Formats: sequence, structure tokens, C-alpha cells
Amino acid sequence: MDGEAYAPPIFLADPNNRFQLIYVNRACLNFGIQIDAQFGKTLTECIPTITQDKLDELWAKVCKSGKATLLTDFQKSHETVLSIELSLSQMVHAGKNLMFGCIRDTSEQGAILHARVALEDAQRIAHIGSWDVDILNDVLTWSDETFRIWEIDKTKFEATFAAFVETVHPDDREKVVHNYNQSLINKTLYQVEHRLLFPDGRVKYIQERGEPFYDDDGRPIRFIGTSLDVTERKRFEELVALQNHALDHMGEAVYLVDEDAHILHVNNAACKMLGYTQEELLTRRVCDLDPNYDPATWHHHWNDLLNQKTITLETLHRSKSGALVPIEVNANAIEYEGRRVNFALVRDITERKRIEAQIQHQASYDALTGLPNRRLFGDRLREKISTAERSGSNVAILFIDLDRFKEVNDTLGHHYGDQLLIQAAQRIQRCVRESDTLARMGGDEFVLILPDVTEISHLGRVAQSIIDVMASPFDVDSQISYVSASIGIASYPSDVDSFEGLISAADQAMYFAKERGRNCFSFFTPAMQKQVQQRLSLANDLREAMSKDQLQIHLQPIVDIVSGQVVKAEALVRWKHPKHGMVSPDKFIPIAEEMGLIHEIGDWVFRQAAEAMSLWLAKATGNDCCQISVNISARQFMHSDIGNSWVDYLSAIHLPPSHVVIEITESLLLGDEADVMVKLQRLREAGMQLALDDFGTGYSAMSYLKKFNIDYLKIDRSFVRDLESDPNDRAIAEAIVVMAHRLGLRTIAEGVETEHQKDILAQVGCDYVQGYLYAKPMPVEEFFAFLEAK
Ligand SMILES: Nc1nc2c(ncn2[C@@H]2O[C@@H]3COP(=O)(O)O[C@H]4[C@@H](O)[C@H](n5cnc6c(=O)[nH]c(N)nc65)O[C@@H]4COP(=O)(O)O[C@H]3[C@H]2O)c(=O)[nH]1
Repeated sequence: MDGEAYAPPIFLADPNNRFQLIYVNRACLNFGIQIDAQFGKTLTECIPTITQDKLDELWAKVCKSGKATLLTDFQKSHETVLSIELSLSQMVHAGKNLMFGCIRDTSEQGAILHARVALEDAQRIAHIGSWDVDILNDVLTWSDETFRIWEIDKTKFEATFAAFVETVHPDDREKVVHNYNQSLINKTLYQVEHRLLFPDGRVKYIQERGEPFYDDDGRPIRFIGTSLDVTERKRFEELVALQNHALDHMGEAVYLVDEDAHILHVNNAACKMLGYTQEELLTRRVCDLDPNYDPATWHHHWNDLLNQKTITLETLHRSKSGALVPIEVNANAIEYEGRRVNFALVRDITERKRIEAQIQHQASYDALTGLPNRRLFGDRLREKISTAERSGSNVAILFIDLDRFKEVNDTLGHHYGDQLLIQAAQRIQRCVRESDTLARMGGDEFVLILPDVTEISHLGRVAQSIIDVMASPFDVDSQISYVSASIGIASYPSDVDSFEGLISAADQAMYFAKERGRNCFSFFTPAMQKQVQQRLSLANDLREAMSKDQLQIHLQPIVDIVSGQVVKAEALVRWKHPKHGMVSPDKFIPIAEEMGLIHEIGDWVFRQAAEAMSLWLAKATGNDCCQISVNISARQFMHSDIGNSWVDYLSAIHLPPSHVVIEITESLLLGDEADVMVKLQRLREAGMQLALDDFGTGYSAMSYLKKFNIDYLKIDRSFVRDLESDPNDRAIAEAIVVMAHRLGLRTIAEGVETEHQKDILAQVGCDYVQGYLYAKPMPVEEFFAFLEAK
């Protein structure tokens, strides 16, 4: 292509010949002015929009000021009309003054201008600048927007690549240059993200993209590209990253779930809770994790959520290992750009569930034995009763109370008692069927529910087997003890027709078994009801017995077996009940113990006995070694400060303590040795003596006798009773006496009713005798009369 192709269209016209065209160049041909065919035409014929007058006017202007311009339209072709600018001047050619004209297509320039303005606007709006590197000349051209993004004054910028690099954040320069060079070398797209650091400390994020151009020899000549200000996007991304970071560091799991239960997002806590990776969870639906949701129930749940906006529920999610994790879900329906999602906060409530279960267990089970407690027993019994009602069957309960447990507990300590209860529970459990319920009602009371009882004899067999398993000794920390069981049996509906009635009936039957001598069972009978009521009313009346002077002491003489002299007396309490007459201490002492009245009663008996002794001393002639003995129960001894108050009292009434004997039972010596020792020692140091009551019936551990400085052994009535007929009892009595004497103790035989018994006791060397043979216990006045009569 020659140079004219790029030259602007120019012409020469003769002003003196109606502006006839005398020259047009080839650019005019391209422009649409046909020179060959049209040569010799006037300018107005070629460009009809210019009139002759207008040309004259323009020529006059050229002649005057050297140049003139005209904007007009030009019908280039049938369809195209151009806006053209004619730049006119004069030129002398061949002695003629000619009009020289240059034509410029302003319509194209306008379009370019318009396009450039539009591009600038677009760049400004989009924050995209453009740049162009002329590599050969190291000239960098920036668009206006690039300058704006860079916040650089056009006029003050040295437009080179090096100058551009200088504008980049120092930490990012290396990366920018590296990427630029790599792109040039590899002929690849240039992409980089870098920062601009402004003098005031602000930072902008720029994303650059560019493309290198090469000449035919492969040399890079040009590099053009764009710069996008991504600061806002970056800040948003940072914010999103921060939010994700925060979500990932939340203790609670977060799920984002769509309408179809697809998991859209989960945080770290969710992954950790279920053992899945985030990718794994994002391929799952809630229905895949939650056994409580299938697509239908999920849909239902979704609708509820949309209605209520927020729902809190408990469910289970299966972890990767297959374990079910109990969770609490706080689901929130949220809408984002028309899309509804469930933003759920999910908490692992395994620990809470465990504690709840534990509390539930504690509320229903006895902590010591692990058996159902009174509450659960109640629920189960009600359940069995209603089943029995429907099926017409019988439900029985066995009320089991451990005999002498309180004594063991008081004397051997609570730890011992607890361990014994555990062992007892295990033993009873061995006697029952799977369908039976054994519960602990508290203390030493157990109850057994036996549903579907068809044969009453079965109940007896179960009760007996329980009694049998209790017979073997209990061994706790190598300390042996014996505890038996008393059992009461009642059935629904054959004995009673209510829940409460059944429990009370079995309880009454159990008391009856106790009264029958313990270690046995009793079936409920209506007569028991009456007895229990009596017992209850006794308990009520006992509270007032002291204040209403209904208690008395009776004295029973104790006789020296050799001299036949009354040398001692035992004080035995009596209750003269206004309605029931004399109530035996065997009946009311246990009630007093249960009610805590034993201390008051015991103190009162002691003082009465001490006063009686003082009187006896005052009346005695030459028998100043006489003594009075007072019973003290293990409970009374363990839970009171008897030593000091009694010693004080004796000194207040001027009675030498040597005239008092305290009768204790063997069980007392098995307890907290140190405490018992101290208390007993205090009594002995004060001068009182100690007698061990009911010897032979309990533990009969000889070692205690010496250790606790016992003075008298009282041979129990049960050995004395059959002395005449049972050679064993005689042997036992003799053994006790021999052993006691060896240890320096003296013996008192209780319950001596016949001369023959007395003779045998004398033969075996017993020291003292007490019993109906001499006298029954009698009021104090009678006792003195009895003494005088002798
Ligand atoms: N069959 C028969 N019985 C005889 C004979 N000689 C005496 N007895 C009875 O045997 C019991 C002897 O008292 P214990 O073994 O200490 O047994 C006493 C004692 O353990 C307790 N007790 C009585 N008074 C008190 C007291 O003030 N405090 C305490 N803690 N317990 C007492 O009540 C138990 C029963 O006392 P009691 O009914 O007075 O019964 C007395 C007495 O009346 C006899 O020859 N034949």
C-alpha cells in the first residue's frame, strides 16, 4: 500500500471557475469522491450540500484570514451520510490562486471520541483502568481511570514501566515484576494481585491482567492490560473470611441447610462433632445424618420452620464412626436474595444427656445398693397392680427388714453398715426372678414385688430363701457380724385392694414377724392391722408418758447365791398406760429408741434408780456394798453424753458411784472402740461398775470382756430356762462362769425360777442369781418392804 492510502483526502479547486476541482488525491477516492469519472466537476457538484454562495463566502474568508472551515454532510453512498469537516486554505499553483481543501470525516472521529468517552466512563464506573506499554520505547500509557485508581496526577507521572513498579506496595513489587517477566517469556497471560500503598497509609488492592504482543521476529513490542481496583471486593472477602474464621472457632456447630436438606455450609465444630471433613458433609443431606428425619419428615419440619422462623429441638446425628450424637438444634429460617435457608446452631448435648440420665437414675435408684428406690418402687408397683387388675392376677410384696441392723450400724459404724446393706441387697437379689422388682425403701428396709402370683406357697418359699441367705455371717473388712431378716408378706387384691393398703399390710406383717422373734416371715392377717394401730397409738402416747408421770421404775432383787442375801437390784422401767395398763419395756423401749425419746427416758430411769439406791443405803444396816443396776441401750449409749451428766448427778445426791452398775449389751462393744472405751472408762473412773447383759445370745466375743473392764457377766435367761433339762445349757452356763472367773469377772444368772436351777447354778459356781424364784420386779416401796420382810 502506498503512502496516499494513509493521507487525508485533499483537493484543489479553482475559485475563479465556480470552484471546479482541478486535483483530488486517491484518499478522496476512498472517501467516495470519484476522480476519474467526475474529474472537471465543481466542488458543489461533488458535495451538493455546499452551495455556490457558501463557497464564495468561505473563499472570501480564506482570502482574508488564510483559512476557513466548514462542517457539512456528505452522501458517501446510497446508505451512508457522513459528517465532514472541510479545512480550506489557498495555494498558488501555476500562477493561479487556488483553494486547497482537506476533508476530515468528523462522523468517524465523533464516534471514536464518543467511544473513548464511553470507555473512560466504563472504566471509571468499573474501577478498571487500562494501560499500554510500548516496550521498545519504554513508554507507558495509562487510561484516566488508571490514574484515578493510582491517585496520581497525569502530569507528574513519568510514564515508564519502572515508574509503575515504584508505585506498587514494596512487599508486592517482586511478585509483580516476576509475573510480568514470566508472561513476557512464556507468552502467557499476565495476572497478578498487588497492593498500592498510599502516603497516608491507605492500601488498595489491584488485580492486573495483561497480554504481551510480539513482532514477526518474536520480540516483545507491546504489553497491554487492565488494572482492576478490587479493594472493596477484597475487604468483603476478608470480612467473609473473618466470618468463616469466627464460625470455625465457635464452640457450637453451625449448619447451613437448604430446603431439600442439603448441607450448604458447616463450620469446624460441626466437622469435629461428627468426625467428617467439610467436603464430606457438603455432599450429605440432614436426612443422611439424622435417623429422625426422612425426606417427608424433613419437609414437614421445613414448613414448621418457615412458619415459626425459629425452632429449638433435640435430635440425634450419626457421626462418621456410626455413633449417635445427641444434639440440640436451634434452627433459624433466613432468607438471602430470595433463597430460604436454615441457619442452624447445633450443640452436642451428650454431657447434658448423661447428667440428665444420671439425675434420672439418682431419682429412681438407690445410690448405695443400685436398687430401685422408693419412688421407682411406687411406679413399678402401680404398674403391676394395674396389670393385675386387667389380667385378674395377684401381685404380692415382701417387706424385708434387717434385724439388729441398727445395732450393728450404731456400733460398727456407718461404713460397716453401708457395706452390710450392699451385701444384703446382693443376697436378696439372688433369691428373686427377673420379673420381680427388689427395691430399697431406705435404711435397712427392702421390698420385693412379685407379679403374677399363682400360688401362695411360692411366697413363703421366696421369703424363707431370703431368710436363709441372711443366715451366713456378713464379712466387712474381716469384721464378722450377723444380721437376720424379718419379712412381711401381703397380696393384692386378695389381702387388700389398694396400693397404699398393700404396702401398709406388708409392713404390718413384717412387724408381726419381728414380734414373733425376728428371723422369720409372716403373712398379713386382718388382726395385724389392729396391732399396728395399737403400736401407733402407743408411740403417740409415749410422748406424754413422762410429763404425765406414767413411767415408773421397778426393782428386781439380785441375790448372792452363797449367802442368800439381796445384795443388788436391777432397775426396770414400767409404763402405766391409762388405757392399756402396764406396758412391757420390750414393747415401748424400741419405740422410744425410734422416736429419740430413749435419752430422756434413760436419764429419768438412771436418776430414779440412783435415788432408790440412796434410800436403800439410808435404810441398809451393815449392807453398804449393795448395788443397783440400770439398763442402757446401745443407741442411748452411742448418741448421748451419759458419762458426765450421770456422774454429776450422783455427786449431787451424794451417792458413791460404786453403788451403781451399768448394764450394757454385747453389741455396744463391737462399735467404734475408741469412743465406747472413752465413755465406759469415764463411768468406771467415776467408780461405777459394768455388767454385760444377755451374755451368750449375741457375739460372745470373750476378748471384749477384759479389754473393756467389765465387772459382771449376766447369763441370759434362755440358758437358765432349760438348765434342768438340757445338759448343753448347763455346760454353757458352767463354761461362762469358769471363763468369767478366770478373767476376774463375777456372774449373775437371769430368770432363775426354780430351786433346782439355782442349785445347778450354785454347783457351777455362779455368783449371783435373779429371777421370779426370789421376786418379780416391783415398785421401789414394795422392794424396801420386801427387803425388810427378809
Ligand atoms: N420370764 C422371766 N422373766 C424374768 C425373770 N426375772 C426377770 N425377768 C425379766 O427379765 C427381764 C430382765 O431384763 P433385761 O434382760 O435387762 O431385759 C430388759 C431390758 O433389756 C429392757 N429394759 C427394761 N428397763 C429398761 C430401761 O430402763 N432401759 C433400757 N434401755 N432397757 C430397759 O427391757 C427388757 C425387758 O424388761 P422386763 O420386761 O422388765 O423384763 C425383765 C424382767 O422382768 C424370770 O424369772 N422369768
